[in-house]
Amino acid sequence: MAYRSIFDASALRTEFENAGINPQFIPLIWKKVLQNPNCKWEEILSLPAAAYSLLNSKFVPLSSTLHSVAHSTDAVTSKLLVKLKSGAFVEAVIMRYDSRKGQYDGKPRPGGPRSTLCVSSQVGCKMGCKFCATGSMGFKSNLSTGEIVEQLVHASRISNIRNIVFMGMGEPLNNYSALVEAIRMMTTFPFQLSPKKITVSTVGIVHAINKLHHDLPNLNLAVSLHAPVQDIRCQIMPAARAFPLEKLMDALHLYQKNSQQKIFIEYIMLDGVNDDELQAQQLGKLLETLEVVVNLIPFNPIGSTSQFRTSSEAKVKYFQKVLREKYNIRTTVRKEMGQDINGACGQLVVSEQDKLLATSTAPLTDIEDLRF
Ligand SMILES: C[S@@+](CC[C@H](N)C(=O)[O-])C[C@H]1O[C@@H](n2cnc3c(N)ncnc32)[C@H](O)[C@@H]1O
Ligand code: SF4
Repeated sequence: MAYRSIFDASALRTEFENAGINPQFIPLIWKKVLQNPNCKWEEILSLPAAAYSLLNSKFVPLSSTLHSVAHSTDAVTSKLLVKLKSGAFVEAVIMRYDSRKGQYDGKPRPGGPRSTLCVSSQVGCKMGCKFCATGSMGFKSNLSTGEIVEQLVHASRISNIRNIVFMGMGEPLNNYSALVEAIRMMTTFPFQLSPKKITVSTVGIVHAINKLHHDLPNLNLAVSLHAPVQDIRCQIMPAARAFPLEKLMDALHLYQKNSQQKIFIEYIMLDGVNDDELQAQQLGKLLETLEVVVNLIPFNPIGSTSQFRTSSEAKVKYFQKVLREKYNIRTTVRKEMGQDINGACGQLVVSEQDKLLATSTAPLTDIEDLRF
């Protein structure tokens, strides 16, 4: 029989209830696994006897393994290659910051620098955005709740994770129930991350945005808008046909009315596609009545054959100036990290070559060597 991850919370809870075991023991088990993912169930003292036989017959501490880790040359970014029990691989990326200095400078700090973990929600993605490496893989499968949470467990052994962004492989709102359950776990014992430190990024799945605030209050919502008008959006993001801009904007207004939270707007700057003054003006008008922070993202190349190039620095600056000065919209320009290990936004794709390189160059033997 297939063993399940201990972090597949609802399966575990149901099994406990069916066996008449008090579910209050569950967080204790998670805590132990977080401390030692290789633990034997018998090492967790004071569980009822029935719990040990249930755990031994149906659950494993972790269903995935940390296959390899690649570090950027500046030690700021690490890319984790995680092998799922199906044999498929996903990637997660750690980005280190130091709150006193902004970006991490690579020097050791007591307690380690605060880190953000970029997690994957699917193997591949069916939305097919033309600028995204994951989109080029097509959809392979959804991650389970346990497989999402386990990325945090693996990363926590390497770094002090304080923030989570769902900006890895996949469209999180296309895997809604696993996403909701995973975030609920991440925000309770033993992880206890603040929901305000968790950001879900979506291409704009309207029906899911409409229920998100109800299911996960206080979360940060980031929307990959990338164009201020429907026809450009459709050209670069096929999903825009199913979720038209007008309906998306209605959903964002409703979300903001209910949540009273600002929304993060992601906008990749693509040379000659969406980066002219006209589009800056259109974007300013579109967002004028929402409270947003716009994040202009330099396009990360996804191979030599890409049809896109990133906008010039001058164009990005001018775009930012229009949004700031004419429309009074807070606008930042993202500093990309981890490009030398293909760990930047939109660059995650697991190829056969990645798997081979990972096995031959960086086998994971001693986790302590990796801790920052
Ligand atoms: C990979 S997606 C995952 C989350 C979700 N599916 C989404 O589209 O928002 C995370 C972010 O990366 C951006 N992205 C994708 N490909 C990119 C690229 N080549 N360069 C820069 N950003 C990219 C996406 O548009 C999105 O804002
Ligand atoms: S940008 Fe997001 S939605 Fe689009 S293909 Fe990539 S992962 Fe999927």
